[in-house]
Amino acid sequence: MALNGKTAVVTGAAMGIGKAIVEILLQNGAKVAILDMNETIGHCLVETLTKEHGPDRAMFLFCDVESEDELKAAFQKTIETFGGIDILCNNAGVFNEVTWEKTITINLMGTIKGTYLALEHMNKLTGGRGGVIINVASMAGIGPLSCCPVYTATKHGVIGFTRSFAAASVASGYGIRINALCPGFVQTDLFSAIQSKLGQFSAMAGATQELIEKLGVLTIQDFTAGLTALLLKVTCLTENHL
Ligand SMILES: NC(=O)c1ccc[n+]([C@@H]2O[C@H](COP(=O)([O-])OP(=O)(O)OC[C@H]3O[C@@H](n4cnc5c(N)ncnc54)[C@H](O)[C@@H]3O)[C@@H](O)[C@H]2O)c1
Ligand SMILES: CCCCC[C@H](O)/C=C/C=C\C=C\C=C\[C@@H](O)[C@@H](O)CCCC(=O)O
Repeated sequence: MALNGKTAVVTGAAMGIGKAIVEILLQNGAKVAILDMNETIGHCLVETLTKEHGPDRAMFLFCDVESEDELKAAFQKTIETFGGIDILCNNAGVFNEVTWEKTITINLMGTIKGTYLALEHMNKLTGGRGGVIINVASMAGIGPLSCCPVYTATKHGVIGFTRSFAAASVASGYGIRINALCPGFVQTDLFSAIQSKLGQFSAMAGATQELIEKLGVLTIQDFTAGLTALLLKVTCLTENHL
């Protein structure tokens, strides 16, 4: 299979979009480290995935992406267990305009911390073997959402950071390919909870609902089906692409 022999790390992977990405990676032969703060769901997911894909394919590691120490420990454990890291997916994210500072430290700073740790491990200029990084942004990183200025800012930031890092990687020869994924609305726990997370922008709920009705909401199954081909295209690049 296309990802045989590859090791991936996915943050925020116990449920939702991150879990969908894990399933695609496993189905295509990769070994996956599932990083999340939800231990109960995370360990239950690994039990399910192990029954489906066999032993030593999926591992849960507790990790809060706000913590550089926890990210470092999770990366190290992954390398010790699976022998290296070829793919990193910075997926962990929250939607909350009330606790907006955490939205920044998780969505944007967590993505930056993960990317910089991956650079340490993957960089061909410092003995690494290259790799692929996928940063989960959003359509809200392309155009503004009136109900969530800070969430919008974090996703615009993820895209800008990803594009700048990609340019640096090509110019420097890191051997790391990096892309931003920009989904529309997907039926997940994050999406289901937005009405209570708008804070001072709750007056924008109506405009948001109109947008949701205009764009539609993907089921996680449809999202997974649509993502599979794209994820394989991005992660299965031959050496001369990196
Ligand atoms: N659902 C959507 O409509 C949608 C659309 C575009 C982009 N996104 C983005 O996709 C990503 C995943 O969102 P989702 O909809 O699957 O959300 P979700 O809430 O269903 O899942 C998010 C996962 O991340 C974990 N998480 C949260 N904070 C964390 C932290 N500090 N450290 C580690 N793990 C943490 C949660 O425990 C959970 O398992 C987010 O970055 C989100 O912004 C979501
Ligand atoms: C309400 C947000 C919860 C889910 C966030 C997640 O990231 C999904 C985002 C999906 C779509 C975003 C679309 C953004 C569109 C903008 O370009 C702009 O056209 C919207 C203008 C209307 C408005 O209400 O601001």
